[in-house]
Amino acid sequence: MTRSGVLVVRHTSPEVLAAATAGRLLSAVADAQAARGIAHVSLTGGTIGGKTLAAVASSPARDAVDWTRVHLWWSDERFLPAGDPERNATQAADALLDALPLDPSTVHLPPASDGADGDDLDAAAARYAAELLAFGEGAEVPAFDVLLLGMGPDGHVASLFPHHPGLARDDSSVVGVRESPKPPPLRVSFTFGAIARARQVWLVASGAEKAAAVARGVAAGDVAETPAAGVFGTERTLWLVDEAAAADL
Ligand SMILES: O=C(O)[C@H](O)[C@@H](O)[C@H](O)[C@H](O)COP(=O)(O)O
Repeated sequence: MTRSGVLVVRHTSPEVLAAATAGRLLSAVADAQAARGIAHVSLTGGTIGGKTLAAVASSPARDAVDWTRVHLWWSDERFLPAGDPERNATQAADALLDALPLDPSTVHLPPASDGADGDDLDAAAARYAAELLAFGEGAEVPAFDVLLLGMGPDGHVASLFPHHPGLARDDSSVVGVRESPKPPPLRVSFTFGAIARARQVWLVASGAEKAAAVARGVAAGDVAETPAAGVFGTERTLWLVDEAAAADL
């Protein structure tokens, strides 16, 4: 795996981290649109991911972006019925998306457990992989301009958990994950291969309980132990952390 342009940026508090990440995201999307007309952004679930989206919602700079030309994806999703409050997409809608003038055809919601494939997790994962392929311009997935990732205290990113069978899968861009250690147990997740297509990968981590995993991830240690150690963008990889999460660096 190539390590390209890895940088750690520390912020003084979770609030500053969320606000700065929101500002950075708006600039990166505006830059992508200036260069290529459209932007592909992959969102994340989790606490700091949600705070970042809320900070985008309240930023005056949010109008710097043409939201009708932003493709939104999710690197992982909880396999629950559409609209379930535990779904990452539902939380993103509440925090930000409902307030934006989005074109529904560019909001690529991950499959829900009451969708076209019913509760067939593997079919749902394959459906999302097919949608990514359709926008990949010859590759399996789009070259995401920004792919945001929260990280668990165990070092998981998306729904790629330490020592979990989903980690080793490289036969598809999206996998169905069973027996997730973090509830709910069923999820769909990008694989490492899908994440590696992103131009920029941003890992966002807040709080002392993340400090040990941040240190292992930044050191690019054992990926099976710390999945966050194995994600890189083709152009840039940013670790965006608050002081508490940076404590072991
Ligand atoms: O579905 C999920 O649970 C998330 O996608 C997951 O990967 C999350 O981003 C991390 O667990 C960090 O979450 P916190 O910021 O809440 O710790």
